[in-house]
Amino acid sequence: MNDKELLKDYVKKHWAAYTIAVLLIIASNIDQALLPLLLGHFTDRLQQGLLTMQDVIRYSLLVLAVAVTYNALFALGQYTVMKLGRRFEFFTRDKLFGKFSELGVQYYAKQGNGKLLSYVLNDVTYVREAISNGITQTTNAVFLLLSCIVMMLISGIPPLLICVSAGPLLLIPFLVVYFGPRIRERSRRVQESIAAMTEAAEEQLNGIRISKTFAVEEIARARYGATVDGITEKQLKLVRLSSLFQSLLPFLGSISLVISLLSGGFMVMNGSLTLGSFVALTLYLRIIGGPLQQIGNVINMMQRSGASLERVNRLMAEVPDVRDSEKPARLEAVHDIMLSGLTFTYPGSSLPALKNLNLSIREGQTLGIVGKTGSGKSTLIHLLLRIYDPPEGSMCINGRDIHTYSLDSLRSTIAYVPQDGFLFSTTIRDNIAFSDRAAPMLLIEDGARQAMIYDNIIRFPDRFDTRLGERGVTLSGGQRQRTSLARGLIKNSSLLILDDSMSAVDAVTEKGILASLRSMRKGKTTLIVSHRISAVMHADQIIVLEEGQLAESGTHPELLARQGIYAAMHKLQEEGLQDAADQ
Ligand SMILES: Nc1ncnc2c1ncn2[C@@H]1O[C@H](COP(=O)(O)OP(=O)(O)OP(=O)(O)O)[C@@H](O)[C@H]1O
Repeated sequence: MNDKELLKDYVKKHWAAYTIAVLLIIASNIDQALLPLLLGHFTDRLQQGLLTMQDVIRYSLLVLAVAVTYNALFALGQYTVMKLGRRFEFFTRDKLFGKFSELGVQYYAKQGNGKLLSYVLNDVTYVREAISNGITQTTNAVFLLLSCIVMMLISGIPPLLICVSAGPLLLIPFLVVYFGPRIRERSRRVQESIAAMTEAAEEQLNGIRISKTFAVEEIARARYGATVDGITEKQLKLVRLSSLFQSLLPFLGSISLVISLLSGGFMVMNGSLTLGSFVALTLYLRIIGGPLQQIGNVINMMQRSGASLERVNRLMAEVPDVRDSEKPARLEAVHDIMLSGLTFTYPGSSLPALKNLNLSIREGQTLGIVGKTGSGKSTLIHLLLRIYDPPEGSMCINGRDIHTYSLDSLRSTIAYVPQDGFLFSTTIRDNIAFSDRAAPMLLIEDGARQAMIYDNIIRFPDRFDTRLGERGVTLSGGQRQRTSLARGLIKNSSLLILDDSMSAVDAVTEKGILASLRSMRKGKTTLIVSHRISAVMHADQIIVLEEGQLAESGTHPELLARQGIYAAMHKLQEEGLQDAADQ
């Protein structure tokens, strides 16, 4: 998508409504420009002593009618444009949110949440303002100016007098060329510092517990304060420049009024201009002051929204790192998984996280994956979910390259329970039924029982309808993990992946969960990543990763007999348990 396409698409789709709105505003401008003409006529007839009482009433009613129609037409035009603007805002935010879900983790790692939020909040608002107020004010300004010039000519004001009076207006384009890019640059800096502040605020709020426990609130406050100071300074710079620019425009209007007074007044005195035409001229020049001011506003607005539109369009044009192939197949169930010479290096990293991994996982098997921290366990899982893309041909599901399946079907078929399963600020029920909001209550309760969180939940006052998060209850680390585990279990998927998902659960509860997993997962494939031998010892096959390589594989007894890394890990953990029991 190239620059400005987002807006172009929208305007193209709603061109009829926009045309009607612009026509309404043009009609209101022509209507408004009739006022000085009427008053000019009135003055001339008054001066000539031709006015009767009835004429005065007729003129008053005419002025009233012009004012009422002007207001009605303008209000209708403005309402239509504003409504379209609000719809644009909704449409764009919706598109942006769609884009956010499409983009990969790599993009988020680079961008930061504050920046992305500022796209949705500030940038979209600036563009909306430009297309709503921009269209109303530009149409208003241009057509009011044109109508006034035409009416001035109709009123019998000599063209030379109009040219002389309107002369100072010719300076406007020069002012715009000078101020425009400068305002745009300063506005960009303000936008960037607002994004930095949002990011800092978000980080401080997310890390508030840590700040408190380390008693470093002052440091946190100072760090946030520094980002706010930056904004004020940059905003003031922007305000100074745009105020100077906006004040110069009406100043030029005033100069043109002075010129018209000098030359027009002289012409009335020597009889070459009627008093009515002179009155009309001064009134027209007063009216013109408004559109001039609007031109200033529109330019400022366009500068601001131009930068915003550029940013939004750039984001919309981002191509996700991981995406579907041309004609992706639907993955219905995972039968077997095959890794052949899988080597993977994270983008920007020099060392591979996985090296020449060969592995076959049969349907119904439980595979335990252990290894020291940083050995590549989570990387392997991320590749299976295509959070990062594995090299072509290195990873097959049901005999087909993983890239041939649609991302949606791959991720919805696999049940994945990460270590830090995020819980949303909604009810426990909605959190568990995350992948299927219509899941029956019995299934949700069953999942909670298997994850051994059921007893905790029913002790909450609203049981499964208890709200979590900011306005609800706070779960302990272990309760959070088990709720997230229940979310994975109710999918009853052909492939369940537990990525260190019981690390915060005590040993007794873990044992219970594993026992229920063994009975409910019969015939289905389960991958258990863990630091604890106790979590994988019953697996059909266990692999040990060491610096991204497959160091050992076998069953628990086989690996113990090998006296290798696994056996050493087992010994260490047994000793740890023994020490804990002795204390
Ligand atoms: N997004 C990333 N970008 C670059 N390198 C990464 C990224 N994620 C992980 N790594 C690196 O890849 C290697 C393997 O990491 P991985 O998270 O797979 O290890 P792990 O075995 O799951 O560790 P842990 O048990 O601590 O979760 C590590 O050296 C890590 O620093």
